[in-house]
Amino acid sequence: MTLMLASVLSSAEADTAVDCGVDIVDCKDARRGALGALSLDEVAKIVASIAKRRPVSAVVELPHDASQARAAIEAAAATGVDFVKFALPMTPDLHEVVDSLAPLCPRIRLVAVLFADLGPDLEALPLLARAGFHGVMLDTAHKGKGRLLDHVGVGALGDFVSRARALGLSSGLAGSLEAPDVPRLLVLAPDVLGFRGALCETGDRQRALSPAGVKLIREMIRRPHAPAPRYAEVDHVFVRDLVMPVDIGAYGFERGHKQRVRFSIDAEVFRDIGPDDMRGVFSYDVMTDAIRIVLDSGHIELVETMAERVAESVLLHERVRAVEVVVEKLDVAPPASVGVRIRRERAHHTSALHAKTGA
Ligand SMILES: O=C[C@H](O)COP(=O)(O)O
Repeated sequence: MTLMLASVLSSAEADTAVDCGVDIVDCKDARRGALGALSLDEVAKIVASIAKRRPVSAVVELPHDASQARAAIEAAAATGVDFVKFALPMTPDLHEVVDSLAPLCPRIRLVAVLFADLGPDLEALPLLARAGFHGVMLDTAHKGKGRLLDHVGVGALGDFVSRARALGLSSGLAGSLEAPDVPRLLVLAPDVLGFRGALCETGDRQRALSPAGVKLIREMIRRPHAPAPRYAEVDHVFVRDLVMPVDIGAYGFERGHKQRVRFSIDAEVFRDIGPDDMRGVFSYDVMTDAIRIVLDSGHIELVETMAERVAESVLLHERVRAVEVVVEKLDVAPPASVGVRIRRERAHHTSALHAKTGA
């Protein structure tokens, strides 16, 4: 299950976040950049006002000196927060920095933040795991210069999440995320999705938290106890004629180079008739992501395998009741295209999902 983290800068905002159902309250001064720390007094006030209703994290601006860094983390933890987050300095002495923080790990849950727009080095993950860190989060340093997905492709984000999971680290994704990013990232099953800008008035992370913005994102990351949505209409959402260079083929001559493959996907999806926003629809980005994720997984021999994997990935979304996938090779028998068309349906689609059927 993916949890929703909201960055707040006061106890009033923290209360709004909790009232709107946020899972983790993150104390951060968004006016001071990507990872600006609030004063310890302010953090303590937030901890008191949340009063254990939700886990709370606090950002620390890590001094480079090892003993000062440990002292800053200890001071933040003493406010009563559940997690302490800080940017991991990607300096040549990264090993030493991580090792010097290891003694804190049995007592304090540390979360290291890597910046997607500053060339994050995923080789840091095993170091963090070995030192006993609780988690690792990928965020962006330069707000206003692109969303997380502008800097790292969906396949690489999936790799980040799986590597963290394999190492026993909790994984988080953030970075000017907007509502349409949510279904695309939920497929990757990170432990946490973090937000500030999307929750604020006019999408400006320096302005006040907007309850409507928080609720929109909250409803897109549904909680397990949230009532099942009652879908009202079936639409076709499609991607047509997307041509990509692909590492595919069963013959020897098809290995070691890419050939052009054309993809078309048509998904039958349930749509809510309700608010005119991303809550009620299925995004075509999810389908182009499904193709990219499959392509990133390496050489595939058969168009059938490729089509199956794309269909499986699209059907992960509960709004999709059936999907047709066409995969055509363009270079093996020109001018003809050759390939496969498959249609797959959701195995168990409960009738509770169909408002129209009255079930
Ligand atoms: O930890 C999460 C961040 O505060 C995300 O902020 P942002 O959505 O404005 O990039």
